[in-house]
Amino acid sequence: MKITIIGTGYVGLVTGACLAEIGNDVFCFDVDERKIAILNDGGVPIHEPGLAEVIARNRAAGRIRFSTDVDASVMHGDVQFIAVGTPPDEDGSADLQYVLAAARAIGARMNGFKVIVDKSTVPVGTAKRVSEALAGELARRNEAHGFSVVSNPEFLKEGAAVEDFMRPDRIVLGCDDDENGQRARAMMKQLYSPFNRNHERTMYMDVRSAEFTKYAANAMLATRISFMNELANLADEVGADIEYVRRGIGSDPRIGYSFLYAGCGYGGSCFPKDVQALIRTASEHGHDLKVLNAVEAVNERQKNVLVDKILNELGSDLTGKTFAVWGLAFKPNTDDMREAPSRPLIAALLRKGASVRAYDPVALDEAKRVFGLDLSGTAEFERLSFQHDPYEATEGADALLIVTEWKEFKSPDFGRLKAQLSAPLVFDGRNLYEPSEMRKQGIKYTAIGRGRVL
Ligand SMILES: NC(=O)c1ccc[n+]([C@@H]2O[C@H](COP(=O)([O-])OP(=O)(O)OC[C@H]3O[C@@H](n4cnc5c(N)ncnc54)[C@H](O)[C@@H]3O)[C@@H](O)[C@H]2O)c1
Ligand SMILES: O=c1ccn([C@@H]2O[C@H](COP(=O)(O)OP(=O)(O)O[C@H]3O[C@H](CO)[C@@H](O)[C@H](O)[C@H]3O)[C@@H](O)[C@H]2O)c(=O)[nH]1
Repeated sequence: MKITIIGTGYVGLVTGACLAEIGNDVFCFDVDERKIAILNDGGVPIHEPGLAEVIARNRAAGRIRFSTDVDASVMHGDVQFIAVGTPPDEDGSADLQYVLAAARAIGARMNGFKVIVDKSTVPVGTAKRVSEALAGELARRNEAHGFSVVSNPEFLKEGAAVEDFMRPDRIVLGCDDDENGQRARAMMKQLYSPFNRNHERTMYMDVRSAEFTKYAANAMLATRISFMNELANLADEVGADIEYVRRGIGSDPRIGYSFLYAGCGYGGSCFPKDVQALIRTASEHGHDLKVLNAVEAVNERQKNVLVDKILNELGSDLTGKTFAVWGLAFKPNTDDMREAPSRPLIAALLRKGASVRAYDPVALDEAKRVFGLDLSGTAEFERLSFQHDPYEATEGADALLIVTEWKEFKSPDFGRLKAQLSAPLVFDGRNLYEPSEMRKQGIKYTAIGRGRVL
């Protein structure tokens, strides 16, 4: 099938590459010339395991191309995926300007029946607005072409995006039930049929329910995390270990083990913005989502928990102290720094007078860029440095902080760490180590919900 992808970011690029992988003819369009230039030079602008290989294979087979040419983009695809960003607006609602611009770009050029697929995460009612934008452009041109807007929210996780896309838990398709909607549904069914060979994964529903399902999923996952973080903080007070508690409750199949890890807060481009957007949608309808307001408040507080623990241990003035930070990306296996808990944490340490030596296996370039945007020109920025080796960061530091659970941090050389740190102090925001093992190593270990400083 001929597919156009509008927006070649984390979702668009993975969607395009994976749809090419199963044999489709894919045209990826983006307004960002830098991104398209990198792709056309054979590179990949983001770090996502396995993605470079899929793109290279399909480029060589002539099944995927990248362009900033909007005319060619709209002409190409019978199915047009909109996968542009929907960042939070000032009031927390989803900013739909990029989605609607993409819709207008399609409407201004379409020359026959098109299926327009909302892949971006968008509030309930957006498909209707996309339809209106398309119809408005057609009317302006005095042209009449059939189209239907389908909601097909994406559930991939960064760091596992290719795997998630190729083996989805479910494919949600919200279609209208008029004639064009049924035609669109049949085309989408055909497009996704290779993913359903083992068992049927597609769930058909109305458009508004599909739009809502995406927010409900992220809100539920964020709720589990904030719930565990709140209990972890209590576990610290009462002297229980949240890791035992996690296993104890996760073994109940009604609860399950996933997304119960306490830590220094959830980040990323999705949970924070989608929780906010759902709260905002509710308030527009006169509803106060009490649970989700608490989920957000707990997460905001959780991003300060490591700093509080450090101040508790070392006193409120950190002038002259140096901290090694392992992990900058919002989660492992990505270079994405959007809403990464490392950002407020490092900013707070710098504000308290400390110096920070930061290390991440893949996010260093992106970290330099975002910390530059956040802090450049300030005295604090002078006290932040980036290291290319984790142990270079710890040499002579007053403590080590773990912020992202990269695999390479799971079994460090504790002897070397202890010898290098000026005091054997580890603050772990991701609960990577066993407190008893750390005690044996002679390292003072503070984690999240594992009891007070040991
Ligand atoms: N990142 C994820 O893990 C993930 C997962 C599921 C859903 N989503 C949702 O998917 C959407 C995209 O997220 P992302 O992380 O891929 O964003 P992103 O910022 O990585 O990519 C968006 C891309 O759209 C491009 N763009 C903006 N306006 C455009 C236009 N008018 N025409 C063409 N291109 C345009 C930008 O240049 C950018 O490259 C969001 O709604 C997000 O909530 C993201
Ligand atoms: O038990 C857990 C699991 C995750 N996290 C944190 O939660 C954040 C988000 O992690 P994750 O969900 O793995 O990454 P995302 O790539 O943001 O994926 C989420 O957001 C995407 C965009 O909407 C959805 O498509 C995915 O299904 C959804 O998992 C990260 O900061 C994690 O450190 C925890 O603190 N504890």
